[in-house]
Amino acid sequence: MDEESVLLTGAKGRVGRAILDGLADEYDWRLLFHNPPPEEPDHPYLVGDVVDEELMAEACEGIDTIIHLAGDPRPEAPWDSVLENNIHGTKVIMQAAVDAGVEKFVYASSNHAVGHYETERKPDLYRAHDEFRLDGTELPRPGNFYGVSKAAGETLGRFYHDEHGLKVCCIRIGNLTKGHPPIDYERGQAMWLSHRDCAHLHQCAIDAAYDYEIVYGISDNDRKYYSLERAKEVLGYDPQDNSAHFEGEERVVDGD
Ligand SMILES: NC(=O)C1=CN([C@@H]2O[C@H](COP(=O)(O)OP(=O)(O)OC[C@H]3O[C@@H](n4cnc5c(N)ncnc54)[C@H](O)[C@@H]3O)[C@@H](O)[C@H]2O)C=CC1
Ligand SMILES: O=C1O[C@H](COP(=O)(O)O)[C@@H](O)[C@H](O)[C@H]1O
Repeated sequence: MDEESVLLTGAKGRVGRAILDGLADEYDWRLLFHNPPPEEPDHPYLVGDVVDEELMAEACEGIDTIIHLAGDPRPEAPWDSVLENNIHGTKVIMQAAVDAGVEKFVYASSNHAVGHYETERKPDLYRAHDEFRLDGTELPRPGNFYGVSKAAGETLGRFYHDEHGLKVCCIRIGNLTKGHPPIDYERGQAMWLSHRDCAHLHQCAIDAAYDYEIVYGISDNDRKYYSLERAKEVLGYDPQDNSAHFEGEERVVDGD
């Protein structure tokens, strides 16, 4: 059987590198970079913007699954930027996916799509004793325009699934850092996603069968306010890391 072909947008970013570090040999990758890469990549690639309809048509040709990471990831990003890069960009690539007959679409959503569930519960919900959990069935409550754009991407996914049959998995990613959870940041520790769990979760989303899903993307942290049940049940996610294992350590976090 042919290897699964996977288009990865935002391939040069933090999440993209975590995925490729873990899964470089697992799939037939095609990468999308916003700007020309400084070194020749190990996989075929295109350069350009996700809002470019012609380029997205070319990028999606012959692809089985798309992991869509490209966008403005800044929680403080202004409306104009998230409208263009995140909302319009996601619409353009989802339409191109449907036109090209792509089967699955894995969408990088965010904790910021549900940020305001924290407002009346913090800081207790960041602590291990607290049993409050979001499970992906709740309505979005974005805490900023960036979160609004991520919720909009989830809704676009719902539309392209219901209207066109695209299989969509939205992963509300927590806080990805390399090697070590954020230090002195309870919220970041509660939603830490290690690099290896990030790669594994995306592998699950490429391989599993589903229709439309919203799951949380964090490691199996003692501190948590996101349920991992849906990711485990539907995708077979089996996280290996836990921010509690680093408590008391004084190691320096890799900025990535
Ligand atoms: N890093 C994290 O902890 C989290 C990330 N996410 C989401 O994951 C995705 C990736 O985030 P990171 O890797 O952290 O960000 P990043 O900024 O490191 O990578 C994003 C990449 O997308 C590219 N890009 C931006 N706009 C583009 C456009 N219009 N067309 C083509 N490429 C474009 C950028 O050049 C960059 O290489 C984003 O959608 C972000 O919202 C969500 C939650 C947490
Ligand atoms: O969606 C995202 O969330 C993470 C974590 O948010 P923060 O407000 O706790 O820093 C953020 O680091 C990342 O840039 C963003 O895309």
